[in-house]
Amino acid sequence: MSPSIPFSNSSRILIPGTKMDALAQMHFATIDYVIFALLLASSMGIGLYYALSGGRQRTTQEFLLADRSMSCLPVSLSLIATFQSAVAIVGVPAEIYTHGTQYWFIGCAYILGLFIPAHIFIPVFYKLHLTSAYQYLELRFNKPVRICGTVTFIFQTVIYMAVCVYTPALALNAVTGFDLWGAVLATGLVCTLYTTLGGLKAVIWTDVFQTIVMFAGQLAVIVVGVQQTGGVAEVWRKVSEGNRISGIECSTSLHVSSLNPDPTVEYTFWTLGVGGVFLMLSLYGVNQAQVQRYLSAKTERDAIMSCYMVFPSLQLALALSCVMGLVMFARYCGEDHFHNLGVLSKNEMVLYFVMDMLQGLPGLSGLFISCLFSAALSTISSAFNSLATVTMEDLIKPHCPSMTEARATLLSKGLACSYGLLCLAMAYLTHLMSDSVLQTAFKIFGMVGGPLLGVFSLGLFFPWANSTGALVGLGSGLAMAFWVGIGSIVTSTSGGLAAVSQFNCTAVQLSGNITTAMGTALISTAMPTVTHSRPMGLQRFYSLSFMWYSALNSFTVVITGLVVSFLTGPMKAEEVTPGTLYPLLGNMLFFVPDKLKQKLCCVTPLGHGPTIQECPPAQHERNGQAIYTEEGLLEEERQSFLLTSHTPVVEHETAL
Ligand SMILES: O=C(O)CCCC[C@@H]1SC[C@@H]2NC(=O)N[C@@H]21
Ligand code: NA
Repeated sequence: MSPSIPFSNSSRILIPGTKMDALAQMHFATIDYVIFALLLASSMGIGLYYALSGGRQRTTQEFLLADRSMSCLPVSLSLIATFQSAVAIVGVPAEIYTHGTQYWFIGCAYILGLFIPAHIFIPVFYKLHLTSAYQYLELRFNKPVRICGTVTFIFQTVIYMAVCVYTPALALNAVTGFDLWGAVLATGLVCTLYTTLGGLKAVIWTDVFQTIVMFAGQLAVIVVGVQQTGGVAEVWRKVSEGNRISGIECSTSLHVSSLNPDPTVEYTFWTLGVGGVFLMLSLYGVNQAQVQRYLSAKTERDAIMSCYMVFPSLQLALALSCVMGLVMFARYCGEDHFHNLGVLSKNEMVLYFVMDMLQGLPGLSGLFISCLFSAALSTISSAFNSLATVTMEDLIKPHCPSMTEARATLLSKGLACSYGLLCLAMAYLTHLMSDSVLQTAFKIFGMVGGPLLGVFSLGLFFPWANSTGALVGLGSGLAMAFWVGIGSIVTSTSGGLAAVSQFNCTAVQLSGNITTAMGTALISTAMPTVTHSRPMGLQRFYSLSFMWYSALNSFTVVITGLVVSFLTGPMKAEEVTPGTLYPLLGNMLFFVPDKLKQKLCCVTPLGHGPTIQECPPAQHERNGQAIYTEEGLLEEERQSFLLTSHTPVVEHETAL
């Protein structure tokens, strides 16, 4: 079997006269550039529209929270767009191509991954009338916990943003010679502009537009791909023969059974269906970008509905990416279309497939490129806006309470702009990354999003947790995350590029050196099949699937946080700010009579600021108890409660 010729992202090794070489010479038709330019122009147009209409972005309420006036449909599409970036568009089909449809099991995680945010996180955050999710941490614990949460979020988002900017540009450059830094600059500048000009309203409405372009682009590729591969039946025959359809039990040479309980196997029903729930909670439950969208809804009901409406759209997005991977497999296997392609990194394979298929159809290539950049733009714009929000709300406003609204808004715009430029700089660094971008994104979410999920869960579900416990817990969660994350990179046990041979199209173990026309190229070996020599001890810990990082790190925070809280004097229920607890035990023991429940101290006695679920929204009592209206905790009641309970007062952008 003649070995295939690898080419890496930076130095492409093309064999003259081969398919790849021909493709790299292929340029876009004018219509393709026009469609791509239209995408950028319409995004800019939406940004300008919201800069010049409504309140003209003159207050932070409007710039950061869209005046809390959004309805559930745009919020829901914006929620999808925020965490459906080019990483998913490029990474998921490559995943399906090399491993089969295991990854599709992540769809099972969407059920609890959206139900819990809709019934636990949103009601608490919405009633507290927050602007930044990290205000919750100060209300529940203290200012240092809030600052640590904010800084952790900023760190996570800046890195994730860089991956999202670089992915489409890198893939495009590798396959079509499209100018890499031209694409990064175009994306980054357009995005920075419309986010800085139009605020959250512009970000949400461009997300709506870009989500539609995203779905259209993927659908077009699937339709053309199926048609060019000989129809649905033909595609199905090829993918079944190539055993890319992973059922529950099948275990082949290509992949292990989906029910394999081994936590070191990257994708199984357990790592995706269960580990994926924690990943979803860290994104759709406590991530500022999503929480800000819930808070921008005009009523709590709209916020909850928007979360529910994410479910079908997310399943559609997942299905489109997975089907695209299957069509890609059917297109290239058995028909030896793949000869001379060489070993593509996972990040470039999809672009090669799309450009190869669409090259005869001008306009569709432009549509797919627009789909790719829509995915990137909608994620990056959400990141800029949420970074500006938390920096303003958590790091600046508390130190300049007398800042005027105009200055605060101007500063927020300046922050959005500077985060945009920072992200371009960061994008340059990400070209060093070797993993598949999908794995990189999951590792970022697991290593940083997991501990944040842990500290919020510690606050919401455990009344005894105190600030020291929260701080030490967050620190231990991050330490655990970096220990296992760095360990896995150093021992390079988990993940890694899958080498795809061009003959029998099954991902195989390729290793050793080969000599190409330009010297010796080392083929990166490959896919993490079931390792026969099972790693032991620390090696086994480092080879934990990154899909478990969110669960591992959030549990580390909760357990450490509780131990430290009990050691340093647990909080009493009456000391906790009303509205910051979710009576998890109380609601799970719904069948236990109230008297007994209060003895179990799993719900705070009504005498001390009822927790969120016991208090009907319209209750109005002024006997010093917290008072809830439709909007949530009344400002003066909350301030007076905080003052009497010696909890620092949380700045609030406007009195209710
Ligand atoms: O697409 C990205 O930018 C990151 C990879 C996907 C992130 C998670 S996975 C579960 C959920 N489904 C999505 O489409 N995005 C999020
Ligand atoms: Na996106």
